Amino acid sequence: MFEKSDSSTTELILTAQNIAFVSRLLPMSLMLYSGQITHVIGPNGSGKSTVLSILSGLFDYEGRIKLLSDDLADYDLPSLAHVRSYLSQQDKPSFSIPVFQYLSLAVSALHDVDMAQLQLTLDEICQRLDIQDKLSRNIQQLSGGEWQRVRLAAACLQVWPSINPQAKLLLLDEPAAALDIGQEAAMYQLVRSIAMQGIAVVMVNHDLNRTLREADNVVLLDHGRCIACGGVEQVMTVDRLQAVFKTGIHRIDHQGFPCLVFVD
Ligand SMILES: Nc1ncnc2c1ncn2[C@@H]1O[C@H](COP(=O)(O)OP(=O)(O)OP(=O)(O)O)[C@@H](O)[C@H]1O
Repeated sequence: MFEKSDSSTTELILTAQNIAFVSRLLPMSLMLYSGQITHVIGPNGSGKSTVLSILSGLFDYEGRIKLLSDDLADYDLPSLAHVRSYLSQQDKPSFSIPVFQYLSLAVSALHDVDMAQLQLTLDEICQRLDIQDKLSRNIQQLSGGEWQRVRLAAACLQVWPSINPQAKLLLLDEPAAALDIGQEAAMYQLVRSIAMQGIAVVMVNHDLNRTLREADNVVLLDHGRCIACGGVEQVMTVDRLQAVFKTGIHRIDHQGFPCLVFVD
């Protein structure tokens, strides 16, 4: 379980108790608070995407999840779309539409959207992710990294508080996949910015150095089992990471920041 932060405005968003999925995830529990960024880390096949898909409310699971004051299983799809957005790991869809139309789908379930505010938010997100010049391009004509940024823009738009005041939770499965290092940095800044507006963020991540720097809380999985969860320093000890990832790791300080060096 995670510790609540000191902020008096921190709100409990989600409580998961003994969530599990047959042969993929053993029972584990976690709590998510507004404004906090939780990274889910672990080797390939350890259950990271399974956790995110369970939290999305789109898949069956064992255990109990309370989202705000209601059971996650009691939400219908339109209500879920107001409260959380979910960037899954996926390839391009088979349909063919321009980027601006794809982005408009992200807010299609929202009611009474202020169009002027929507335009401002769209401009800001597109500028941050450098996709302003892609809006009229067909989604089938984007590179892998461009498509990932468009999908990320859609996920953030759906839960951007100024256009969706009910938004609480952003779930991102490997948002850095296919991004170059500059775009990756922009993605982390965007994620921090949305968290600072009160959204609880959960993201699957493979870059342990980014997790060390960017996460407030960490869930470490191995073979479907939650090995540890809590604050970054508490979870990401060198001994534990070496045992789970089965590779040599040194921790050094670089200009005052901790840094993991992989030595095998
Ligand atoms: N659709 C599926 N049907 C059956 N087993 C699955 C399915 N999807 C994943 N699994 C299995 O469930 C386990 C957890 O998979 P999951 O995708 O959650 O892992 P992950 O940690 O996200 O992996 P990666 O880092 O490779 O993306 C793995 O053993 C995987 O083989």
